[in-house]
Amino acid sequence: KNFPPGPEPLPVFGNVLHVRCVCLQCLSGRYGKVYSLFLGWRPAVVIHGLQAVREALVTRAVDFAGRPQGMMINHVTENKGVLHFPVWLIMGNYGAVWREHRRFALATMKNFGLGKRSMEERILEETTHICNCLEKSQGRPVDPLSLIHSAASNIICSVLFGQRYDYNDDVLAFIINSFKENAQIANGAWAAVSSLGTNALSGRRILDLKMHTQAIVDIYCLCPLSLHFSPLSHSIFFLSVFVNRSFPLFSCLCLASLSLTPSHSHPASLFSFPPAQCQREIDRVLGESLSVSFEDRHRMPFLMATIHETQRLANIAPLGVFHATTRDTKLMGYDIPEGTLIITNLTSVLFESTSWERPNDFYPGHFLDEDGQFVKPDAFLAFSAGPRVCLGELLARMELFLILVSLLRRFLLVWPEDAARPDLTPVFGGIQSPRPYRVTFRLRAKPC
Ligand code: HEM
Repeated sequence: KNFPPGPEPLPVFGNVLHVRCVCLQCLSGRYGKVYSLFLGWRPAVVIHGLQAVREALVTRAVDFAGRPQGMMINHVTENKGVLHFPVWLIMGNYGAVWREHRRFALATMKNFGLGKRSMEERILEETTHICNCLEKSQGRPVDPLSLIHSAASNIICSVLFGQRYDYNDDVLAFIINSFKENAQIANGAWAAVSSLGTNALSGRRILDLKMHTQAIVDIYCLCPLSLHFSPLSHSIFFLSVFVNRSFPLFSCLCLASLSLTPSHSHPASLFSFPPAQCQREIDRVLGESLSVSFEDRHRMPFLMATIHETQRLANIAPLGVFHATTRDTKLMGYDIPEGTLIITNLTSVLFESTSWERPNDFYPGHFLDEDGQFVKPDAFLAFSAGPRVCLGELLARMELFLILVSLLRRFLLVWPEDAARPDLTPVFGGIQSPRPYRVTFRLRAKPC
């Protein structure tokens, strides 16, 4: 009674074919800002636009802070085993156990140096390796995706194990490939169908997933450095969560380098933004100083605006992570029972025409006030909001800033003449990433 309206579901599959941003957008046009879908047998409510999403995540925060149970991830881990801790953190239902895990995770991240100079130093050290590697490319076009992915994973390895790996090292390649495969499984058809509750389909891939994770943990149990961390579960947690979560981060960095590469074949919206403006700001603020610090962001409003605009357009977590209601509640006048699966359509907020002057353009001005100072509009929900807001936000923001400043300070990014026109259509998935591309990193005339 008084449940949000929605399209007619198909038998067994429900409305699962509608779960694509474009379809969700159309359905919102027909049914409004809050409507219902059936994912198989499971009723779900989709929330569109800033007003409705904020009412759910911020005003009625606790009511909407649950996670749906019985999804693929619960099946993979059977709520035990090595993934128990990270799974509890991300997929655990709202309550005392989740709160305890989240507190522990935040405290551990602090102990590992997050928010302190030591974390900055690790990020900057890795950035030196990225720059050296790009210098060796000597102006030949390179695929930045794998490089950035290795670097983001390496930062976590250096936190966990006190050592980084060469970009050609088999261990690093193994970690990255395993998590890439895991992400593919999690984003793939099996996960969608499994989430419907029809767990009968191939258990084989899931077994692979478990074995991969176990193998990674085994490798690190053998690594004497990992013994420095007690209990070992800290390392396992951070390996599983951080490396997995570096996917969105690396997607964003790749898209940033793509957006910052001028080319005569770029679409007009990108071309209208001069990347040289970022470089002028960086040069002015840093001058002759040897390195950059996260504090410098306060003096680089244009670069900060550029990073945020990249994140907005990159829209790497288009539907966030699914939530669930923790008790019977209301939203925009509708009644929503306890345990209902909630899909927060973050795309609809990041591209809403009432919140953004030029929603479909790359326009850093969205994050600048009349005096050119950096401002963050309420509609910037790339990390979501409320009690389940992204736990890695600070780390992600530090990495984005420090790596981008270091790259732009040293290199001009040039779109290869023989390359096709940039394709900004993302590869759709739970986490969206840019299509593979190549860029030439040319040393600037006067590198600092
Ligand atoms: C640009 C990079 C990133 C973006 C855009 C991003 C975005 C998000 C989003 C949208 C959510 C869902 C929040 C919700 O349920 O409402 C989330 C959750 C989460 N993120 Fe991130 N994330 C990023 C990087 C990271 C990194 C580097 C970490 C590593 C620590 C991380 C750890 C987590 C965790 C643990 C959660 C679950 C929090 C909970 O359920 O309590 N994220 N993230």
